[in-house]
Amino acid sequence: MQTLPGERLEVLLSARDIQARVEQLGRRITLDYQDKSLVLIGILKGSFVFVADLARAIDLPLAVDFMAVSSYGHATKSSGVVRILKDLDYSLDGKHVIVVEDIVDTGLTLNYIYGHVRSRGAMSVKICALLDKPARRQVAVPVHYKGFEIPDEFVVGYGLDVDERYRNLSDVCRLVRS
Ligand SMILES: O=P(O)(O)OC[C@H]1O[C@H](OP(=O)(O)OP(=O)(O)O)[C@H](O)[C@@H]1O
Ligand code: HPA
Ligand SMILES: [Mg+2]
Repeated sequence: MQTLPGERLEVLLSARDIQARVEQLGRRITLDYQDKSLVLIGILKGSFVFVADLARAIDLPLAVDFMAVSSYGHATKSSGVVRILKDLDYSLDGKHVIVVEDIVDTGLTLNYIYGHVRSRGAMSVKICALLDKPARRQVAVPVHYKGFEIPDEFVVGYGLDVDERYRNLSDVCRLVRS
């Protein structure tokens, strides 16, 4: 993909590896949520690609909802302040919820969302994250379904952005700045 001057992309996880892992996660979740009323809650914007693929890898009559939050804004560092830009559309009473994230980095975003969703009356709340960057964790959050652990590098693609760019890459790439 074309980049801005001074930016380079190096593939960290190929589209093929990602698809294979998403299929595995989908099969696991299908087995774990038999006979349960499942709602996937995608955290916008970064999770939009992952939710689309994961939802289709789960063979259950699930519902999908979204929350929009932002903590990174234009930066490559979390501001530490999580703002809700869009809340849930539906009640979670009697539902089993999986919060779907593209990445857990400091953990600040998911820590906030996990508390928020758990206060909304769901029967259970689990977390599914495609990427986990444990080296940068500031608060502990449980990741019940995990795609890949990645090193401490800023990544883009498969929904992840820098300053809104590169979400449409099929691979997950390191962003290298010169
Ligand atoms: O673990 P953390 O350090 O909190 O980082 C993870 C969060 O940061 C990114 O969101 P961002 O704020 O960039 O919003 P976006 O999804 O709209 O890009 C990402 O999508 C996660 O939601
Ligand atoms: O590595 C990252 N890339 C894009 N967005 C992010 N938000 C937290 N970590 C990252
Ligand atoms: Mg972002």
